[in-house]
Amino acid sequence: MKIPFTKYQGLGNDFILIDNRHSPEPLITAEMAVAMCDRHFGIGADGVIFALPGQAATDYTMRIFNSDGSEPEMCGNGIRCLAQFIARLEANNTIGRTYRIHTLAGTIIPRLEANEQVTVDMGPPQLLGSEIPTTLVKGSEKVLAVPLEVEGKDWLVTCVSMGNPHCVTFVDDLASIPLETIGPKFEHHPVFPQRTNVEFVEVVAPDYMKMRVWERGAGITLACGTGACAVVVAALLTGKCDRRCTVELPGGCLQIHWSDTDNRVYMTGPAKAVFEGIYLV
Ligand SMILES: N[C@@H](CCC[C@H](N)C(=O)O)C(=O)O
Repeated sequence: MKIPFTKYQGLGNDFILIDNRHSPEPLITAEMAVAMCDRHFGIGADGVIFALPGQAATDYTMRIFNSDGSEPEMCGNGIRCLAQFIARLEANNTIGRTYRIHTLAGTIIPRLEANEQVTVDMGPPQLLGSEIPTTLVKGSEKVLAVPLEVEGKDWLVTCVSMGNPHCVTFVDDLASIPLETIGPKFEHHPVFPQRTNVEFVEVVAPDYMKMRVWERGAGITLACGTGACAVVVAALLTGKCDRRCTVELPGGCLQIHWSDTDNRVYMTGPAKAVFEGIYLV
């Protein structure tokens, strides 16, 4: 079996994009996605993304497998890559073009900008315990600076769902966080029944934050778009930042705006094709 693909990256969060427009089912299984994502024995990526036919009055459907084979609801950097991929497949990259994309987190709308930038209407954040989901608080309560014990220490966490779960912790010294060891402890903590993405954040100024991320199903990555959105929501809710904020990740910066007029979060950042190839199964 030969599988044509295009490799994309958004701030170093990298994905294998597959043209799946002919079928509503992904061309490959979760197990094959794990093999393709392997950085030594495969193509190497943080996930595999499929451009499927639209449903429920959308133009396309996005599905994604993390590098461990699990299927998340949404991916912020990935949907910017998908928008560029669709523009390439349709041979139409008109600036200002929007696509309605069906995802497991609802309809998400990316818009092509100049210079390989994409702005995405990421929808409203979800804040209740039952929506994250987490058992840290009652289902009808928000999780704002709630203590969570990990490795013998109480961390004050704020949880936000951008369709997928995020657990955000503000720290004084980002560089000192042992992400590799504590990231998985947060991800698999029993209070998160569907596991969680984990963000550590240092507030530099009300309009500038630095973050590092441990992703559910992928581990340490260079960037996480849904994570950057969740961080701005968490920071605003706890009085730490403005509605418009630059979020600096190891792979570069995202511009995030949580609008007070429509309660939706808007994310702008780059997405770039890197190479094309054929994967041999
Ligand atoms: N890197 C992504 C998020 C991908 C999904 C995540 N690992 C999960 O399981 O929720 C992003 O840019 O948002």
